[in-house]
Amino acid sequence: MASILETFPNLKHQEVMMAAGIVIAASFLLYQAYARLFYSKIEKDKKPLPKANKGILETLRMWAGPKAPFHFLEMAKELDSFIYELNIPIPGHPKAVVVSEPEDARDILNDRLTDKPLALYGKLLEFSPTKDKVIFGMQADAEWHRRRKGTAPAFSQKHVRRMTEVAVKHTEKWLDEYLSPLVEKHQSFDVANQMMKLLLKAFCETALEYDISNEDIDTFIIEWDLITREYILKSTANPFRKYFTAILPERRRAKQATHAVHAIFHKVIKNYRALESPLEGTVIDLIMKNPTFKTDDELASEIFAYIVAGHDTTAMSITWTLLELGKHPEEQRSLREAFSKVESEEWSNSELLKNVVREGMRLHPVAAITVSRTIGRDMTTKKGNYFLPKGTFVLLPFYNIFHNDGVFEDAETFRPSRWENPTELMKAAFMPFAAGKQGCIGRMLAHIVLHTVLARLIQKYDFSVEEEGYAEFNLILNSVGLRMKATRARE
Ligand code: HEM
Repeated sequence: MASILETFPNLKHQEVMMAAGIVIAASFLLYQAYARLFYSKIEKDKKPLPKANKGILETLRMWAGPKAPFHFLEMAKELDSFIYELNIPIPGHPKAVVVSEPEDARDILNDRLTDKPLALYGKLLEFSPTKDKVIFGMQADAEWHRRRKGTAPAFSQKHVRRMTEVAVKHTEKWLDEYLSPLVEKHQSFDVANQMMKLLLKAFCETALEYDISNEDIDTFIIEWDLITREYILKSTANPFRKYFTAILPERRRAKQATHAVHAIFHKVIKNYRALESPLEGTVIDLIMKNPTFKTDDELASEIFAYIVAGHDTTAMSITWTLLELGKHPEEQRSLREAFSKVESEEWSNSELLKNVVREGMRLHPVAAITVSRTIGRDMTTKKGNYFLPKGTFVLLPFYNIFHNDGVFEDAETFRPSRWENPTELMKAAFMPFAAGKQGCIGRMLAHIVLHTVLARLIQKYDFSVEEEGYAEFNLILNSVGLRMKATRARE
């Protein structure tokens, strides 16, 4: 941008912006016209996909908005089909289709030729230290494999047990030092914020052998929010923003935010190097010893992936489940009764607790519309018999899949008992950690931490909702403004 303005000093910023916009938009439209013509021949005899009735701009605005998961669900209900085509051109893909029928979504994720569409995941790379590769923004090539295989041993049973013990230690500390005084003063607390802090502290200690300061925790939470707002929400609505960082103050501020969080990742690296005898096989140990990473920025990018994927997903899942428990005191009582019959080590194995967590994650899946794929071969969906040509961009919105009344009776109701006898379709549908080769590497850890932390909170305290707040989608489904009060549970 700066160099264009230097070469043509008479041009104004807005003129350059407009010209660039026109060139890029024209290329999109040309590609789209070509793809439509090409595929219309192949699809002549196939059953047409239901089409969303929103225009390109309206679709973009909806997708980039904080309420996107709800809109995708509304669309499915309006069309009376959980598979439908979106009216939006995605570079490199003949069409964009929402697939939220459980079996088809699972088939797509499990297909070995399926991969991640960089048109969407590439956004995650933009704010990473290297700006090119981060495990969760990569396609499944040889390098991704080396990264994935390199870190996988950190999630073995032995390490997950160790990490869980630290999460329990921090939870007990939080209950004694933070919650207990609030209970005495009858004060409420911001649940999401507290859970993020708790999980970030525990994750840094166990996975990264790093004692993160409270100041860095606050910086991370504030700056990370700014980053996702600019790079995910706003840049989805307007993909041209990245070309105009110099003249967009919010974009410049978000760029500063990336520097602030990158500085934390570099502290993690420095800290590891200063350790006399680092623990073997932790996430940081395996990343630091992996020869795939050549520079500190590459190391920092991978650390970034694990910090981001590892703490707010788990923290938010706990937050959403606590909200439901706050609204259903009878479920809290049943859990406490179940815990009273077994030793504390057994609490997290309680079937009742597992069903509560499943139901919390079903109603409020954090990866609500996060997962998308490019299909690697022509396929026909089981439900509806729709043809999807190779290369189709598919959005797999878990929010739709988990809120499908055809799969989950009375889907909007929090009812943990539905998991006592789940149907095969319910089991196929429930995949909050995704599935297939690029599914969540940390799912075992997340699963155990979720259960152990929640068990400790509920065993000691009764939680009630003071302010419910609202849901906001921004990379993950966030609970914003939820305030709860706790009272000591009767023994
Ligand atoms: C409740 C907690 C969690 C949920 C719901 C969750 C969900 C997911 C989902 C849906 C994906 C697939 C994303 C996609 O394909 O677009 C994913 C990937 C990933 N998750 Fe998790 N996750 C959780 C916790 C964790 C934890 C604790 C860690 C690590 C410490 C972690 C690390 C990762 C990584 C590195 C990937 C990318 C894997 C790859 O591309 O090979 N996640 N997660």
